[in-house]
Amino acid sequence: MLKLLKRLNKKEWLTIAVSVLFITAQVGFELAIPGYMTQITTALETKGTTAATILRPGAVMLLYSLLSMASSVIVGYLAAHIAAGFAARVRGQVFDRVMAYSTADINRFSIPSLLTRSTNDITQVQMIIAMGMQVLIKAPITAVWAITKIANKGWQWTTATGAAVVVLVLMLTVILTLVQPKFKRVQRLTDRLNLVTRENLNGIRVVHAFNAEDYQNKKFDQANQELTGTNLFANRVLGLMNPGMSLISNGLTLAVYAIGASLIQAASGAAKLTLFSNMIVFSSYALQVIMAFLLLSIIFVILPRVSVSAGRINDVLAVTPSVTYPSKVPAATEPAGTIVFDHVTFRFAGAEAPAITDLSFTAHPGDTIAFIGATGSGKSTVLNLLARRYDVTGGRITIDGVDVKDYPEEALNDKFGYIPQKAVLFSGTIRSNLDYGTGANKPATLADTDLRRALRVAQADDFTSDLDAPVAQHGDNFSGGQKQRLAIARAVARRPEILMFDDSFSALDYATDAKLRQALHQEAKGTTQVIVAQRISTIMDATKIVVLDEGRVAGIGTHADLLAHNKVYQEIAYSQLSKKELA
Ligand SMILES: Nc1ncnc2c1ncn2[C@@H]1O[C@H](COP(=O)(O)OP(=O)(O)OP(=O)(O)O)[C@@H](O)[C@H]1O
Repeated sequence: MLKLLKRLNKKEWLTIAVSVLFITAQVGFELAIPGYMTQITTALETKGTTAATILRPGAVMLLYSLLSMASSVIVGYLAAHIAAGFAARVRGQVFDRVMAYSTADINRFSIPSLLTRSTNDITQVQMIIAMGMQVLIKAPITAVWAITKIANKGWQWTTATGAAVVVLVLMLTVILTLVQPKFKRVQRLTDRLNLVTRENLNGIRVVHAFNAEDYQNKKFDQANQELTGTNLFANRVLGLMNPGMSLISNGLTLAVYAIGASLIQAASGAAKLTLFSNMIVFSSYALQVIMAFLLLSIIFVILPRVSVSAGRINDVLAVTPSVTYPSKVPAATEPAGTIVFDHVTFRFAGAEAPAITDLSFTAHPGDTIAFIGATGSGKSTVLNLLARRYDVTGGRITIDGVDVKDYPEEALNDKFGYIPQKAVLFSGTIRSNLDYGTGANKPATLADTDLRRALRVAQADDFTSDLDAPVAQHGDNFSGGQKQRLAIARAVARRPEILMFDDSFSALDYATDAKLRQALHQEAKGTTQVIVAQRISTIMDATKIVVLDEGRVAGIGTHADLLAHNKVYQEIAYSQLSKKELA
């Protein structure tokens, strides 16, 4: 928690200092009130007292109450201001840091956990700052101040108050010991509930199609029940706190009056009156002490939970992205669009075997280099390595003669037009989806003619007559093939050096697939194309085909070479097309 609070800026520390002044004033006003109560009680017991005598201390009491209330309102306002501002800033920092994460860093936390951390966890911290400022500072000031006020009013009463505090501390210790470990679990279970809910909503169509509602409900129920059970336990135990506190404070009041009664009985004359007013004052201050401990205890109940949250936020902020980028744009030493994989090996963190082993190939500008192989053979991984979503564990990848590790992030991404396996569209319009982001060869705003050209190449012009037609979230108002063609158009519109197709043609019918490749061949002549595909027909015309088998190269060559000499390629080819079609 303290580590996170180091992120408070100077202005916020200054505001906290001002709040401490107001809190001290508030406590001072509150603690001055019982003194005037003594004056009133003494006056009431004194013969000849008029209403005017009582009115003055009464008016001061009222004024102090109002001043105390005003201080409290000001502190509340300042606390809310700091808490909300700080939370917004930390949320921004978490967002920025996560944006800088590599894919491997994101996998370390999981997306649902990152979501909980940047929402729920930050809200917890915000709450404790808002409350803590009012309580954590106020309670010790009140307790110490009130104790000094009652210290010399009678040892019997002081002993009773001390005993009440001991009982209170014991009660709080037991409660906190029981509750603390549960709070850690609550955060983990909230992550889990998030994960199950997200998975369920993302796959809702499959859930319905397979009549799997009961199965999903059970999964959700289990996560929900676990969270509810843990929360219930913690809150039931916490529920003991209020009655416990009432018992202690009422018991103390009773003890103060009982002790007072016996002392007054034993005293004589004017001493009776002094004892009586001391008793009234003492019971007010003693209650203030108990209340201060109560307020502190509330913070101590919340603190463990919030420190878990603060730890989780710190974990996100502490990660140095595993892929870091230099800031200087290097000079190319080869023509734009040249790709070299030089004995590249890559192993996922924690994986037993490498996903890619000793892969070497060269692609020249305008080449089409294709990857084919069984599922899981490492085709998508090659694209991820090229785009530096992961760093190679052996060998080197260069683009235009420069190691991918030597490019600044934007400069590297500007080289690519990437079409993922599953098309990703954003809510907006066709135009906003095509004219997306920046690119080395992309103007800030694409003209309609550029957009139309990209749509024509991507064979998407038949369903996009209106460039400002809406696109729903995830592009859900388009078919799978239409979405894929829009994603291709978006990449083409950037006029990149390198186009990367990650199995992007599989959602298209054979005829559209062929027309699209033909259009690409004509319109993107100088562009290097890297294609991952399942269908032989998609890659037959490639300059070079790399056949992958469990991450290793099983063959490299043209379609004709591989068909003549490569067993793995032959197997794939003959399983898809006839000898006549393949010729
Ligand atoms: N994030 C990851 N963590 C660990 N292993 C992974 C991860 N992603 C992929 N792998 C493993 O790496 C290997 C290669 O995966 P990759 O996605 O590159 O295969 P692919 O050839 O593109 O498969 P497909 O044709 O099914 O898309 C697989 O064995 C897969 O299990």
